[in-house]
Amino acid sequence: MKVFISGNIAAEGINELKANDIEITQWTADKPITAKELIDACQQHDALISVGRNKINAEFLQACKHLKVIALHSVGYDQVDVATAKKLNIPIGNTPGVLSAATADTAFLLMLAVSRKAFFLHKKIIAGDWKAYQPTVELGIELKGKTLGVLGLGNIGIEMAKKCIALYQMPVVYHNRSQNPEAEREIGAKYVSFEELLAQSDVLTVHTALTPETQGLFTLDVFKQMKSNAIFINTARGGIHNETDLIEALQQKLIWGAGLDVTNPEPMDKDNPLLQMENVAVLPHIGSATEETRTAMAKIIAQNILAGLKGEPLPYPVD
Ligand SMILES: NC(=O)c1ccc[n+]([C@@H]2O[C@H](COP(=O)([O-])OP(=O)(O)OC[C@H]3O[C@@H](n4cnc5c(N)ncnc54)[C@H](O)[C@@H]3O)[C@@H](O)[C@H]2O)c1
Ligand SMILES: O=C(O)[C@H](O)CO
Repeated sequence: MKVFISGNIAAEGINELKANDIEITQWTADKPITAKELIDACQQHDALISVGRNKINAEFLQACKHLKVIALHSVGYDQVDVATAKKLNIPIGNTPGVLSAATADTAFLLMLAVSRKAFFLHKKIIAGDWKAYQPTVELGIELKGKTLGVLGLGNIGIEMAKKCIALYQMPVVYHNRSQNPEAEREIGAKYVSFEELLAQSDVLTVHTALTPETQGLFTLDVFKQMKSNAIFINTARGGIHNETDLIEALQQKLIWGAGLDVTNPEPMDKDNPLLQMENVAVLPHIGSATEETRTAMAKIIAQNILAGLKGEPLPYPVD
């Protein structure tokens, strides 16, 4: 059996596949594979490990309907036409759970960095602009006791809420497609409407999937409904906020600051005004990028591939 990997994954996953006599071909160029190159490669293979934002759309799936399994190197699957994959009986696997703690750490890091203007002040030091100590400048805001609003209280949202409760005793409100009574019991989160989430959150952290309902959800009109001291955090997908509107909301001081691990497009242009703003922190989509998490993801991917190649149900299927 032959597996194509459209990037690189942790050695533990590759070793597991090799130990099962799987032949592996990897995309090693330092530019992303094109749609045509991906189809050409997959036509020579039995399975795909999709690294990054390969579009697993109807065109790709029709051209590669012989694939026995596609294993995503992500929990998010907004890049996949799941309905067509189902119709063509191509199982899709993802990596839920194992990346929740690392991604929530990234959301927490961004929240703290924004609240103390850390990235902006770091840049000032590098630029030789460290001014003498002054008690009234470069002031941040404190998080203790502030209200955390979670949009999408799933695996990562719950991890983020737990950290904020443990460190800052933050009361948690959340909005979801449906209520999560178990999480409500576990962390004492209160379910509110989307409008209430906007009105009550001092920190609003986004952890939903990118779907037609969440695409472009955060517009200027939505930012206007948030508190003027609010921090907006997005580690989910850049497509969930409208970047032009976010810039305007920050310029007009409709909200206090923003922390982004995801942007639209990615990579973000180096001249993006967000990168010059003092209450903004941007990271290059490193949510799950720790040694431990990437190893765990690679192991799950190997399990999904091995099951799919045997025609067995995937242990971690996208449903
Ligand atoms: N920055 C990164 O590197 C990184 C890493 C992992 C995941 N992510 C993103 O985070 C997302 C969440 O991951 P997860 O593991 O917590 O997923 P999850 O499925 O456990 O949680 C998602 C939650 O969002 C809710 N939801 C879905 N649509 C909604 C809507 N329209 N309105 C309100 N709530 C809605 C779901 O009910 C669920 O509770 C992923 O889909 C992915 O896009 C990013
Ligand atoms: O969804 C995920 O797991 C991350 O965003 C990596 O793509």
